[in-house]
Amino acid sequence: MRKVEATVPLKLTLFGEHAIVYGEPAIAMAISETMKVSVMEHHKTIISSSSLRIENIKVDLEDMRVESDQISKALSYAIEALNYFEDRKPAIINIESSVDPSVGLGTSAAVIVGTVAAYSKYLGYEYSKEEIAQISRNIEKRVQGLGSRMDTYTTSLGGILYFPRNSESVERLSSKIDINGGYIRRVSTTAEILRRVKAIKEKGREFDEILRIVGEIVDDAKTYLERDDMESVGQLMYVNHGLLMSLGVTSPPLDELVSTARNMGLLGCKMSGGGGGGSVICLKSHKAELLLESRGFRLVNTELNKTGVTIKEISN
Ligand SMILES: Nc1ncnc2c1ncn2[C@@H]1O[C@H](COP(=O)(O)OP(=O)(O)O)[C@@H](O)[C@H]1O
Ligand SMILES: C[C@@](O)(CCOP(=O)(O)O)CC(=O)O
Ligand SMILES: [Mg+2]
Repeated sequence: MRKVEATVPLKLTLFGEHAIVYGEPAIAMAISETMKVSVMEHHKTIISSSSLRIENIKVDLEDMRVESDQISKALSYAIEALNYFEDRKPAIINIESSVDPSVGLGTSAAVIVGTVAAYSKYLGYEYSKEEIAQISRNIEKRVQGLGSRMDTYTTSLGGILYFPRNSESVERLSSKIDINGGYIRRVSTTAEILRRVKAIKEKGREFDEILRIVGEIVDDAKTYLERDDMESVGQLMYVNHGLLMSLGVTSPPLDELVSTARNMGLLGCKMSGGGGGGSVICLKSHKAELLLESRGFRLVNTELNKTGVTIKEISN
């Protein structure tokens, strides 16, 4: 019985979320919190997922058939990844995630990257990580209608990555940055938040100026990260969070935590990812860890992952 398993790192957005969608630069980091996608030989195609939550369901008790318009939406990233392949073969696709879906950690990208990586190997292809990143980026953009290459490239390639403005290239950074990070659940998905930002941006030019300033912060942060000047990195994290707040993509619990961190003299904290709740990252310290826990944030393993997606064939 052939089985292929892909392990995909999740990600933190150090700087530039949302701005990158409009051509500005960004910096992201793959972490040791991972998602596993396995593909196993079967006579028909079944997708199973450990951490998805579905509301408003209707169950036909005679044959226990579940009906919910949310199921196809929730599985849309995995389904679109399978549909990329024209020569599909039936299989069980199992998705295991150690974190909740939709919390700013790049689970949408990881589902696609993991499914493309494992299913392509199952079909006999040998894709490079760059090819997996490129295929996955196009799939995520197709599912969401909006979005950048940041999450799919970071979860495919691993490391700390700088995404230059108005470009499709990516540059590896070396830095000793150390992070405490955690998340609280949120109600909106990143796709919904992206649509809201786009609608507001189209109403007035103020947002263009804010996004441009975020781009300048990202470039300054790149210099400070490479110099390991964490005091300056931390200051820019607070400024980036303030600009995200002005875009309306943060939430009161995130803003309260970040402002409390600043008042406590922590070096730096900011929202990470799509926002609306979800993840916050702080430069590592015992106080940062205690503050995140005190506010009910679920801590994640933010140790740097340098390898990106890994694939193994398990034939039993
Ligand atoms: N374990 C999972 N199994 C299947 N799909 C998942 C899983 N985790 C996330 N997803 C998909 O990704 C979507 C969340 O994407 P998004 O809002 O961008 O969150 P994130 O910030 O984690 O990337 C979910 O609504 C679901 O469609
Ligand atoms: C808001 C954005 O910059 C990052 C989204 O991160 P996440 O899906 O919430 O983990 C969108 C994008 O870059 O595609
Ligand atoms: Mg996402």
